[in-house]
Amino acid sequence: MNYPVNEIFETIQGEGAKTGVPSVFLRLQGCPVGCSWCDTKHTWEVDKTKLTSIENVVDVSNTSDCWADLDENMLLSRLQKYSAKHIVITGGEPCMYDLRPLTALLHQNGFTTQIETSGTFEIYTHENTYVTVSPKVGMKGGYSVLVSALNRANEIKHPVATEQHIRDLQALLAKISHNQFVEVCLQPISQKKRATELAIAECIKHNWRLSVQMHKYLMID
Ligand SMILES: C[S@@+](CC[C@H](N)C(=O)[O-])C[C@H]1O[C@@H](n2cnc3c(N)ncnc32)[C@H](O)[C@@H]1O
Ligand SMILES: Nc1nc2[nH]cc(C(=O)O)c2c(=O)[nH]1
Ligand code: SF4
Ligand SMILES: [Mg+2]
Repeated sequence: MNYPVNEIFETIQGEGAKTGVPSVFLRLQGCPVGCSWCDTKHTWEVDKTKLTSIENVVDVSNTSDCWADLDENMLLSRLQKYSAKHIVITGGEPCMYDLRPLTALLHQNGFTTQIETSGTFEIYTHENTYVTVSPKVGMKGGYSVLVSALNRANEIKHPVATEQHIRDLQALLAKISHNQFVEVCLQPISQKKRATELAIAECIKHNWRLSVQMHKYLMID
């Protein structure tokens, strides 16, 4: 199966409970959700005139909206060139695509996988994929599959800027109270001071984890 690939680069996972894990990021093109504060707006449109070759999407981390059309075998041979054995599939919204052919091949070849998703599409991935759901309450792109995504989640990484975001998260957690192993993280939106202070206080209050987008503080990809 072919995937529209915006970029592939090796770095350290900067978000969530796996912060610090050496990882290769595979960023897919396309997302209809439209978060106003999204830090990857260049991935939203899959514009057919922006189709490019693999060389232009490998080892880059920039704001280009070009993408290469690559199948799982081409991706595997490319990913095998890196040291990191943890592959983070993000976007854009990776769950617009069926991730089973790709993640199955990666697990067969000794990789671990993680996906970063908004929970607005049904999740099709390998059973051992570590699933990070970052809910987008009130955004276009909807809400309908979010509860099933949250039940599949290994980690819920909730973006926060206001008290309303905390109430939204609590309402979601009440719907999945039987998913008792899920890690809950708060991620301050855009490193804002007030958002960060709120997240610290709420993490302490509820025994949640803080996720500060470490890569932005370190100024790495
Ligand atoms: C760019 S998104 C791509 C994956 C998927 N569309 C999603 O939203 O989970 C990756 C992660 O970055 C988070 N994110 C995006 N922009 C952010 C920002 N300005 N501040 C904090 N987190 C942000 C998202 O909530 C998500 O957890
Ligand atoms: N270092 C690093 N960690 C990340 N964790 C999630 C990211 C993403 O954009 O999905 C990301 C990213 O872009 N860079
Ligand atoms: S769902 Fe993810 S990629 Fe899409 S707009 Fe929101 S943060 Fe950006
Ligand atoms: Mg990012």
